[in-house]
Amino acid sequence: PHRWGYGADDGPDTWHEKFPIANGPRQSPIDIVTGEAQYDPELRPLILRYDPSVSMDIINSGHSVQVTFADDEDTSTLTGGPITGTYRLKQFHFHWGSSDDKGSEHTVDGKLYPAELHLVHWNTTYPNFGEAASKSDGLAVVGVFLEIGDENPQLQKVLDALDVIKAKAAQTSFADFDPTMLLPSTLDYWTYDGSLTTPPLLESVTWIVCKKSISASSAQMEKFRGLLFSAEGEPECYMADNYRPPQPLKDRKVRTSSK
Ligand SMILES: C[C@H](CNC(=O)c1ccc(S(N)(=O)=O)cc1)Cn1ccc2ccccc21
Ligand SMILES: [Zn+2]
Repeated sequence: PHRWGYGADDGPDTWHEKFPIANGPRQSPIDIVTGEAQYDPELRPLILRYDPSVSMDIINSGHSVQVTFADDEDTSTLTGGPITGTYRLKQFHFHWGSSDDKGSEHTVDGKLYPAELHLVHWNTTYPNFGEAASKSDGLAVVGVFLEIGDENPQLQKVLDALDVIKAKAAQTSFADFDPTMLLPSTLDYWTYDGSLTTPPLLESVTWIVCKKSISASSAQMEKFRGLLFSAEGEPECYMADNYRPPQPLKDRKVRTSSK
């Protein structure tokens, strides 16, 4: 299994050694240059229908904190937006910084946000996530920026679970969580063809980045930083700066759902 991370000797600048697609034509994240995003009247509103009953557990993956969903039926789905067909929610997770001035993967006109939420969906024309993950239209990830502001009570439910999953591979049940509560009030978005932002960096993601952000207090951001990259019994390494920097846009256009 490929060991990768965000440190000096296993971080984003080294990933191309084991994952040459790191220098591919549709890598993510990117810097979104708002003045160059093209309004596309054919883009439809995002339809996110999430059912809290299928949230399962919360895991310290060693790279992020992830909430997983049962995805054997169309209970939590993404439709509309730039995609055709139905995509099923599999998990959501976050990327954040060691301080509030960085942490997001996508940037907007060069601005970094303190964190970014990713809601990961797979195209149900394929039998499962693993199959979809290798297809050019297999995945759709909705990205939501976190900005420092009022305490976010919905986010707090996720943060309250972190104490028991401090180390890598720790997990605990996390039922009845409705990710709708983590979405911004309006779902205007930018969209472009990209990739997973972590190895294996598969170029199978339709990215849908929300223009509006959600809030988190500085104290809440600090809670993310109490997690560990390291497993039980290993030297403690705090989880922060788990973000890949923006990649070359190459021959791609960013479209926007609103003028
Ligand atoms: C690719 C998969 C591991 N990676 C991801 O699932 C993933 C998802 C989203 C992002 S991001 N940051 O771009 O939103 C990055 C990585 C491994 N894997 C391969 C087959 C497979 C089957 C079931 C579960 C996991 C499986
Ligand atoms: Zn992510």
